[in-house]
Amino acid sequence: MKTIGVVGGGAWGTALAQVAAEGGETLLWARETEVVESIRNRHENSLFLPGIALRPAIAVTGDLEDLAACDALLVVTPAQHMRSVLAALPRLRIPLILCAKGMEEATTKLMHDVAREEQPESPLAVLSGPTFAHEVAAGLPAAVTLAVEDRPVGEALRSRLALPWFRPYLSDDVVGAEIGGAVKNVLAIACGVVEGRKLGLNARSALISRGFAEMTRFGLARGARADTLAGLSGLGDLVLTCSSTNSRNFSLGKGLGEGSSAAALLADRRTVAEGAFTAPVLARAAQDAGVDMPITSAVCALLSGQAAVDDVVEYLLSRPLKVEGA
Ligand SMILES: NC(=O)C1=CN([C@@H]2O[C@H](COP(=O)(O)OP(=O)(O)OC[C@H]3O[C@@H](n4cnc5c(N)ncnc54)[C@H](O)[C@@H]3O)[C@@H](O)[C@H]2O)C=CC1
Ligand SMILES: O=C(CO)COP(=O)(O)O
Repeated sequence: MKTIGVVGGGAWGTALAQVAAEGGETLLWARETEVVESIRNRHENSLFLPGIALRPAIAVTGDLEDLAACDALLVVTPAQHMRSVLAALPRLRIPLILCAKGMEEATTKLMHDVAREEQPESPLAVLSGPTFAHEVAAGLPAAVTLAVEDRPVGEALRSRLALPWFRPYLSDDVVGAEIGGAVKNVLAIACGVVEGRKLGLNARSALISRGFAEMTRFGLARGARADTLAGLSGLGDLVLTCSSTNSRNFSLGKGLGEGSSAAALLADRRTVAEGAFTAPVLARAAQDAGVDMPITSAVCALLSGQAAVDDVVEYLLSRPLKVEGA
């Protein structure tokens, strides 16, 4: 597997291009002309990942057709744009490694279901885990879940992408890897609210645990495995994203907790806070699956402006007392 293509020149696509470029040829497609020019001329993505010197080996293009010559593609476009970008690519037969964390608004589908519809002849993989883009781009150690149904394809992808400081762990649970990444973004918004409203570290920890229970209930109902949900792409990423304002989702929640409206916080932003899109989709999917997800419902109420922070906190704290694990 010689050349890796990267679809999407946001922060995470650029960081993954850094990883791929250490092991061989890498071609990054960016949608914005200013990103293409910035990487081509200054080896920096000054729009989405400023201040990181990119490897000169990263070639950049603004033309999706150029990716057809690659041996595998990392697809790193935001979840709501995944379908249109995959549809705009030529028909492919190379592995597609899906890296977005979310569910499609119109259909409640996960990314591999979307990809299977748009590129039916390509083997699919999911790469997900606790990875802030700026840390990976700077070469700091990280580990991810690489979920692939076809083991030989998974092994080939792992050996092309693995580095001493970037460790992919193979799995065959594509659904579990995706659900962890999608759900943790919604829970990170809730943890940000706890921070913004100054409810304390005990409350945050309780929310992470009860949020994980919610993720597990939903995941199991959708066919995920419990060990995947407890792994890097589930609990691992939940803990990271719920602990730092480096997370866009946590920061969005913090703003809500401090009293700003979702509309004001989301207006004009160029970077993506996937949880804001996933929350209502997840709530619908949970209802369809008959799964109780009170934290997700609370985040939806806050994002839509239907409830104030104090009402949502009151709602969560006044729920009937339960048996843990039931
Ligand atoms: N930034 C991070 O640390 C990580 C991000 N991810 C995931 O990677 C995915 C991409 O996120 P980032 O690279 O952080 O994005 P970003 O927030 O840095 O950049 C926004 C991206 O959205 C793209 N975009 C905007 N409008 C578009 C359209 N109409 N069609 C296609 N693309 C459009 C832009 O070209 C750009 O690539 C998300 O699902 C995110 O959850 C996963 C792991 C880490
Ligand atoms: O997915 C991430 C870390 O694993 C990035 O989180 P945010 O999208 O909340 O910034």
